[in-house]
Amino acid sequence: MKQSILVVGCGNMGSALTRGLCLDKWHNKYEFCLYDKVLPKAIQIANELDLSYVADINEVKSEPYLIFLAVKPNQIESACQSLSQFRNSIFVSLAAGVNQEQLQKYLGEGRPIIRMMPNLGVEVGEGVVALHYNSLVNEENREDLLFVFSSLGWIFEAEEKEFDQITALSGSGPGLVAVFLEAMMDAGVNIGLPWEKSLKMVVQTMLGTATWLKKKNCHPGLLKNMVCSPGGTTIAGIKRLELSGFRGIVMDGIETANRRAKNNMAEE
Ligand SMILES: NC(=O)C1=CN([C@@H]2O[C@H](COP(=O)(O)OP(=O)(O)OC[C@H]3O[C@@H](n4cnc5c(N)ncnc54)[C@H](O)[C@@H]3O)[C@@H](O)[C@H]2O)C=CC1
Ligand SMILES: O=C(O)[C@@H]1CCC=N1
Repeated sequence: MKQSILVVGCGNMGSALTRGLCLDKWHNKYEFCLYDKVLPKAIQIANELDLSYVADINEVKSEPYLIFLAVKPNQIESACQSLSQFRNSIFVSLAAGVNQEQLQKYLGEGRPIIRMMPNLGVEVGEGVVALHYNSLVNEENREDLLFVFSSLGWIFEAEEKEFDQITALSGSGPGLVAVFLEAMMDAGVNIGLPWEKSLKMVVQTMLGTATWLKKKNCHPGLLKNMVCSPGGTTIAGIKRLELSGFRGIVMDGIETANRRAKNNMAEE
């Protein structure tokens, strides 16, 4: 019989993660089972990917190999309580700002727990995924899971104390980048381009820039210098951004997200 993977919470991240894993056909090796307390959400993803779902957690008969906890931080305690019957599963929590100690308290002693901080890129195999294992996840399982998780994008182990920073920079990152892209698209419309064409140009520009930087593995300042002709259009545009404090605003945005990650449970 196939081992199973239970996904608890089929919202934005639970569904992105499931789609990302299925893109690499992990549903051929593992039996996926989806659960959301709002049943239509589980049904929708299950139908889309041809997976199973349960309407009630008690319908899960055999102990899952892996349980993803993809619920909001303020929902995680009650979600954990509803899973107390699974004593041998490996739990993977995606919740921002919820640490290993809290997870152990909610799940009970003796559970192998992985804290994961993914981002939306996992849906297309281009995510950033930080992992922290507690001591009960054994070496064999770690090796197996690295193989599975690597389908999601760039995966790396991180210390727990880094998680709030990772949450702010790469976890929230796609949201901030999307705002920048939308502003670029609006800028195109403002100078006379139709939004569809503007958006296509902007997305491809972002993709090309990110791919260039990744491939060359160099500092973005070097790319910027290559695009800026002396006295040309690019440096004129950059000067205007700098006069408005563009870098400071971006840095402030990430710092604020970092602060929020530290108090995520308290303020929800
Ligand atoms: N959205 C994102 O880009 C990222 C989210 N995360 C983390 O992932 C987690 C989920 O976030 P989202 O998917 O954005 O939230 P969401 O609100 O879209 O999804 C949460 C889902 O969990 C369900 N749910 C709540 N309590 C439940 C329970 N006890 N049993 C079963 N289902 C339950 C809700 O009905 C909802 O569908 C959060 O903890 C968040 O911090 C981490 C990185 C990025
Ligand atoms: O906004 C949030 O709280 C979650 C965590 C990182 C991205 N989304």
